[in-house]
Amino acid sequence: MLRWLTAGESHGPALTAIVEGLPAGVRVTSADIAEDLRRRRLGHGRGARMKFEQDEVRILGGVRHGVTLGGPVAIEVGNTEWPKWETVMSADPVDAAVLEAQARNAPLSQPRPGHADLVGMQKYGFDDARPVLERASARETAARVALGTVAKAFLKQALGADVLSHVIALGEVSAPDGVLPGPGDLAAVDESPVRCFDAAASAAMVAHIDEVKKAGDTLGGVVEVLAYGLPPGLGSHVHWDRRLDSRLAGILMGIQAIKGVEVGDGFTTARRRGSAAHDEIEGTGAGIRRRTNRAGGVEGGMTTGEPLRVRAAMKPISTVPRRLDTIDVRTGEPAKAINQRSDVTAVPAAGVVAEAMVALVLADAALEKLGGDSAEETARNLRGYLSSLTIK
Ligand SMILES: Cc1cc2nc3c(=O)[nH]c(=O)nc-3n(C[C@H](O)[C@H](O)[C@H](O)COP(=O)(O)O)c2cc1C
Ligand SMILES: C=C(O[C@@H]1CC(C(=O)O)=C[C@@H](OP(=O)(O)O)[C@H]1O)C(=O)O
Repeated sequence: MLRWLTAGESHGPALTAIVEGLPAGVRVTSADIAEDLRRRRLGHGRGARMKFEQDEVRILGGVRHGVTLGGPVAIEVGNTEWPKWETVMSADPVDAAVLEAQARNAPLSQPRPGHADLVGMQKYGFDDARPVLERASARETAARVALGTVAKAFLKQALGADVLSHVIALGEVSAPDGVLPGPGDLAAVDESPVRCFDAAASAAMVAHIDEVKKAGDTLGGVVEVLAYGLPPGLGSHVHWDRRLDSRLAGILMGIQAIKGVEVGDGFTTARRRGSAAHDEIEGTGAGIRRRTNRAGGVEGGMTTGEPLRVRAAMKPISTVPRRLDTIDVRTGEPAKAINQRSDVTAVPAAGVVAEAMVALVLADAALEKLGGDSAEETARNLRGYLSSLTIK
């Protein structure tokens, strides 16, 4: 079983991530992690912070000379902005007068609509949103992407599987359906300023972001994660919490601002007739195959061996520059939500995060099916499983 955790606040000294349960022998370096973190920072429409905040990666355990040891892998992602936040975010007590002066300058008693602020203050008993927003912030996704790099390395090495993502809708602009990037197209996707594989849609998305930014507004969109090279039979039909689709939906909904998940054609399938909704099976010289992949590579909660295809819908960024109405919880008076700096959209980044989350679920499901204390043992077990399949 794979377990993973993250810790750390948006403006704290660092984020920490741990994954436990990965086999030994997975080749991964801090440069690999830094590259995925770089991909997560990019995207037209990202705000000021992404221009100056650097992600300082340090592997703190579980890897030696670029190879996992089989123990927990611990990764630190340092916030380079920390010196500016040392007082506000100090773990140890600081002078109350200093804090009061800071609170007068930047009151956070006005919860921002669309954020965790208001309900977090109610639930945890704060009259200030700082203790809530620091952990609710999607800065935390940097830690998850770092873990995803390790999971992707394992999937590639042990299964020969590739996980990638692309943006299929940004606000009102959608990419044409059905043109999917393949395993070799990730660099081409990353070259688009919005991580959209279709050049015309990419250009239209950039223009849309610029126009909405001028109007003081924000955008959401839809990302799709694809996984190629998975064997049939990851996940299981036997119990709801072992179904791969259930696990994928849960992990994707766990990303900040994700409000919907589709597996395969998802909501479109619901509007089709059965005769046009399923994937008919045929025998070919090369073995059994499905004529279509409307199911997105999952049937009965298990991978079918077809490419996996899952989508996640992200709501528009909550901090809207044309400030939304709120109240000041200390006075009860109406107020306008603060907007110091923010992303106009972070859909391209959310794709990189979704890719990491899917990779962790797939690595977990692969280890459940195949086991292995080393990546080589997992690969060997996969070869044994595939060669023993009587229905091929
Ligand atoms: C990669 C990424 C970057 C984000 N950047 C911002 C941002 O700059 N400003 C903002 O208001 N929300 C941002 N968000 C979204 C908020 O974190 C999110 O709306 C908030 O947590 C509330 O959403 P929830 O109700 O789904 O938790 C971002 C989300 C992601 C995934
Ligand atoms: C720092 C990151 O994203 C942040 C996520 C975020 C939010 O409210 O979720 C708000 C912004 O931070 P700040 O409030 O400090 O300007 C984003 O920059 C990151 O993705 O690394």
